[in-house]
Amino acid sequence: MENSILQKVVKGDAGYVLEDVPHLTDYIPDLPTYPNPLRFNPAYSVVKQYFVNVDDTVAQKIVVHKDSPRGTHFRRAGPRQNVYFESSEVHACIVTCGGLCPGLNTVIREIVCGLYNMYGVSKILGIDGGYRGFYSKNTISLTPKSVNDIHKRGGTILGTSRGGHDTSKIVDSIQDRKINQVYIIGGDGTQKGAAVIYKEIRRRGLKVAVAGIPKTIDNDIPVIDRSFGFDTAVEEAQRAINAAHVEAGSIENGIGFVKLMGRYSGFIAMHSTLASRDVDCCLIPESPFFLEGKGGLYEFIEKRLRENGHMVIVIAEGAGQDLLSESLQSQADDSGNKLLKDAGLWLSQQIKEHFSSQHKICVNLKYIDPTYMIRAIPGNASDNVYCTLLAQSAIHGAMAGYTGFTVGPVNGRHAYIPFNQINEKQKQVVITDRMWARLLSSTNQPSFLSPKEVTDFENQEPSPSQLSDGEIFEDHKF
Ligand SMILES: Nc1ncnc2c1ncn2[C@@H]1O[C@H](COP(=O)(O)OP(=O)(O)O)[C@@H](O)[C@H]1O
Ligand SMILES: O=P(O)(O)OC[C@H]1O[C@](O)(COP(=O)(O)O)[C@@H](O)[C@@H]1O
Ligand SMILES: [Mg+2]
Repeated sequence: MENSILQKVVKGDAGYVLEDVPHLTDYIPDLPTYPNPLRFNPAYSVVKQYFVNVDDTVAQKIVVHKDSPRGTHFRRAGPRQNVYFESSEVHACIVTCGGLCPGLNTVIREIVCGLYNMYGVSKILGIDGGYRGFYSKNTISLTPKSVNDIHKRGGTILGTSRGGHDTSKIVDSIQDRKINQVYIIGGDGTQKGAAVIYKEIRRRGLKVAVAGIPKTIDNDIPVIDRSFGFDTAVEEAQRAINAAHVEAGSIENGIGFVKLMGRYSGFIAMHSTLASRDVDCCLIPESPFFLEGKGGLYEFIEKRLRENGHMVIVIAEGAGQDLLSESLQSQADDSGNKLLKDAGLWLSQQIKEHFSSQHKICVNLKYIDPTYMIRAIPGNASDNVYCTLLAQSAIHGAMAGYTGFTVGPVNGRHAYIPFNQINEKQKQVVITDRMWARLLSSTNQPSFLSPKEVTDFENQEPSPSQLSDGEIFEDHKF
């Protein structure tokens, strides 16, 4: 994909770089502007300096040295003095794609209510069942009344799907229905889809703003501080971990074994473990481990059972994939995501078999898989507030004529981020970082590194990209 269409890089003094987002005027010259209707809104007109200065940008790296270059910045989100749409002209649509995530309904609600209450927009359509709904289903009319209570429900009232992304059919549908603001809520796959939709809209020269709202329970989207639903997931995982702890503690040599979501990133498992303090061992995709021999998982389980008589293990779904038999066929879902083998079920079975064949300790393992129960609940209070901000930032951006952007907090400030920044990488737990060290010291589990790997790590200079990399979650803020 041509990056020049997706991003505008502006350089300034002292190494300042603005990774700007496209604007409708980049390809439609002489678009008229209108005063922002918020000026006349009784709730907002009393707030001084409500509008964001057009030149405000948000720094990606906030830990700097005296001589550091100023680094990458993103355009600050928020309402502008002037907008590029008249309220009566706006015809918006909302679509949700990919896996479920707590808070989806809150984002839908707040886009509808935000458009209506802040900008007086009343023509808002819901697309039924993800991307394919654009061309294969009827739309759903959305009003503040119809979405009033939906934030209390899990899932998405619009439905979702994987696969079915047909760019020209989707843009035909947008054009035929005269939609001019498209709000796309979804994860990494969805945002890739949003980027190609934006590109096709631009190729056709349409006055249509495309705004992405990043969604993933796994928290693996780069640049932004965290994704919505993650906080809720960590909170809800505590119930499963507590149950595992109670079960394990009530029987001799009890092992409570909990599987949590996290395909390639173990953030839910890591944060749930740190929050709980009842977990003895946390296994994530980023940290390889082995079973047999000195320093292996079996040795650690035996030690912990001898010390405490019970233990709790948390595993992220993508952990230990390399240990599973190659003979197990790996397939892909409709979106092309590789379907992982169920490491949780497999490992729990291996542990049982290992200890029963050893005749040393008779373990009593209880396997808990709460993954879909966690994903299907509504957002918690903190995620609900966050979802409101995401929705409002997206609305302000679209009304101001920005397009081809994803919205999200960068170091606590909401920003407009070009799709390419979100789509080119995935955020992962950095196991040489302090957060993972905190986890190891809290569980006292082995690092599962071989002596050679330990030496390599000790000799490793801290990589500048890691020290300054804003994507490494919030570790450096503490
Ligand atoms: N590279 C891509 N280009 C266009 N559409 C994509 C791409 N990757 C995924 N999609 C579409 O995005 C939607 C959601 O993707 P998926 O990977 O299932 O979930 P998520 O967005 O949560 O990662 C699906 O409809 C899928 O077809
Ligand atoms: O069974 P499904 O619907 O494919 O979802 C399972 C996947 O969805 C996730 O929860 C999140 O994935 P996405 O954010 O890409 O939708 C993964 O952790 C998990 O592997
Ligand atoms: Mg995904």
